[in-house]
Amino acid sequence: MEWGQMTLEQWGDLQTQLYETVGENNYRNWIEPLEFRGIEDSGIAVFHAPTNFFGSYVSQNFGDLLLAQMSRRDPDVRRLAFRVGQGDSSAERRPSAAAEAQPQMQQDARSEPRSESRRSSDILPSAPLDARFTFDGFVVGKPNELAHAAARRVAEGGQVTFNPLFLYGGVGLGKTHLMHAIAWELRARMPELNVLYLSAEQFMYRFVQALREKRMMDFKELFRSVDVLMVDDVQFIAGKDSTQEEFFHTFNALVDQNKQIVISADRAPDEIKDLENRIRSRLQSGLVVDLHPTDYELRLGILQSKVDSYRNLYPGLHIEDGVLEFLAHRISTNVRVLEGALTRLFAFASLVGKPITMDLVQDSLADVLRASERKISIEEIQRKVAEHYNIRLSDMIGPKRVRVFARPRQVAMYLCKQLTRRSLPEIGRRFGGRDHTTVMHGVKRIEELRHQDGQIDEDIELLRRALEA
Ligand SMILES: Nc1ncnc2c1ncn2[C@@H]1O[C@H](COP(=O)(O)OP(=O)(O)OP(=O)(O)O)[C@@H](O)[C@H]1O
Repeated sequence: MEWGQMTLEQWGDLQTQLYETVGENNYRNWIEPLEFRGIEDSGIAVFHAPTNFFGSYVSQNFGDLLLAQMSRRDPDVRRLAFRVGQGDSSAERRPSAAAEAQPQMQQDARSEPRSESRRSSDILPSAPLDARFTFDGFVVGKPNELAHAAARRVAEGGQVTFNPLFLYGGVGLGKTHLMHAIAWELRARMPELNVLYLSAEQFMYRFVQALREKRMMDFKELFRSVDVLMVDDVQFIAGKDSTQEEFFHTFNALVDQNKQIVISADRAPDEIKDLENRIRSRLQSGLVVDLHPTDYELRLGILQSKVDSYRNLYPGLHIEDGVLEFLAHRISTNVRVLEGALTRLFAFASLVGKPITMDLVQDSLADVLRASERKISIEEIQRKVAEHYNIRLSDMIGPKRVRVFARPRQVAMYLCKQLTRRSLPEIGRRFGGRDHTTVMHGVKRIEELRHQDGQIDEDIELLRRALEA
C-alpha cells in the first residue's frame, strides 16, 4: 500500500478532536478501538476494526464526521474502509475493480466497511440461486408486469427508493424466480455488494442455531452487514415470536442503514395471521406488489419460451399446432404445473420418438389434465339452471312435479351427470332426496330432447359454457 499524506501522528491529533466532538463514552467505545492503518493511493482511509459489526456501527454513526475531519486534513481521502482480520492491508484487500468502476457504489460506500472477510461466502452464505431463474427467463404479462418492473428497479442497485420491496402471490406464480433474478443481476452488476438471499425458514434456523451456540453477537453482526437482504416466504415466521423479534431488529437496522430489503410471501402483509403488528406495518412501509394469477396469454408466452429453451435438448422434436394453446387453456392453476406438464411431454415424445400431438397430450398428461379440471359443484349447477329458467332454487329441489319446475330440474340433473363425478344416488340425494332411478330417467329424457328440441339443446350448451367458464 502506498501511503497518503496523513500520518499516524496526525491521526492522533484528529482523535483528540473527535474526543471533544463525540464525547467521552462514544470515544472510548467506538473511536479508540479503531486502529488507523493508513491511506491507500485510491483515497481510501483504512481502519482496522475489532469486528464487522463494530466497523459497521462506526461507519453508520460516525462515518460522516470521520470522513469530513480526515478529508479536511488530507483532501485525497475520499472514502473510509473498516476491515477486520490480521495483518497489513494488502493488495487483495482493496475494493474490487468493479467497485471502483461503479461511481454510485463509491458514493454509497463512502463511509462503509467493505472488508474481504465481510464478503467472504463462508461467513455469510446465501442460499443457492437457481441458474434458470433470471430476468431473461422471466416472461412478462399483464398479471406480473408491476412486480417485474419493481424487481428490475431493485436489481439496478441504484438509490434505494422503496424499502422493503414486498412481493406476494399464490403458489408457483414466480416470486422465487423474481427474487433470484434480482440477486443474479446484482451480483453481475455489483459483485462487491453483499447480497444475501434466504428463506424465512433458513433465517429462523440460523437464529436458533446462533442461540444454541451462544453466538448471537455474530448472528446480529452478520445480518446487519449485508447490503441487500432478501427473505423468501416470510409468512413462515408468523406465530414464531422470538424469530419475529429478531427479524424485526434486523429489518430496522438495515433500513436505518439504507440497505435494500426484498421480501416475498404467499399473501399480503395484512392477510398474514399471527404476525406482529409492528412487523406488518414495517412490511407495508415500502412497495407492496402482487403477482396476479396468470392469464391465458401469459401462460401461452411462458410455454413458448420454455419450448424455445427445450429446442437444444430435443432438437427436431415437432409440436403439433394447437397443443400449447390447449395446455395454456386447460392448466391454469400455477406455472410450476404448466412447466412440469411440458417437461413430461417432451420427455415422453422423445422416448417414443414421436411428435407432440394432441393424442400424446391426452395419453401422457391424463392425470394432470384431470387434476386441473375445474371442479363444478351440484349447487353451482342448480343455481345457474334455476337462474336461467327464472325459477326459485327451492322449487327446483322441492317436490312440485309441474313441467315448469320438472324440466329445469331434469336439465340440472343432466348437467350434474355430465359435468361432475357424482354418482346417480348422490345426485338424487342433492335434489331433495330423490331416488337414483328418477335421476336416470331425467338424464335420459334430456338426452332425447336434445335431439328433438333445438331450444333445449341451445339452453344446455349455454349453461355448460357458463359453468365451465
Ligand atoms: N413469468 C414467468 N416466466 C417464466 N417462468 C415462470 C414465470 N412465473 C413462474 N415461472 C416458473 O414457475 C415455477 C414456479 O415459480 P416460483 O418458484 O418462482 O414460484 P413461487 O411464486 O415462489 O411459488 P411458491 O409459493 O410455491 O414458492 C418456476 O420454475 C418459475 O421459473
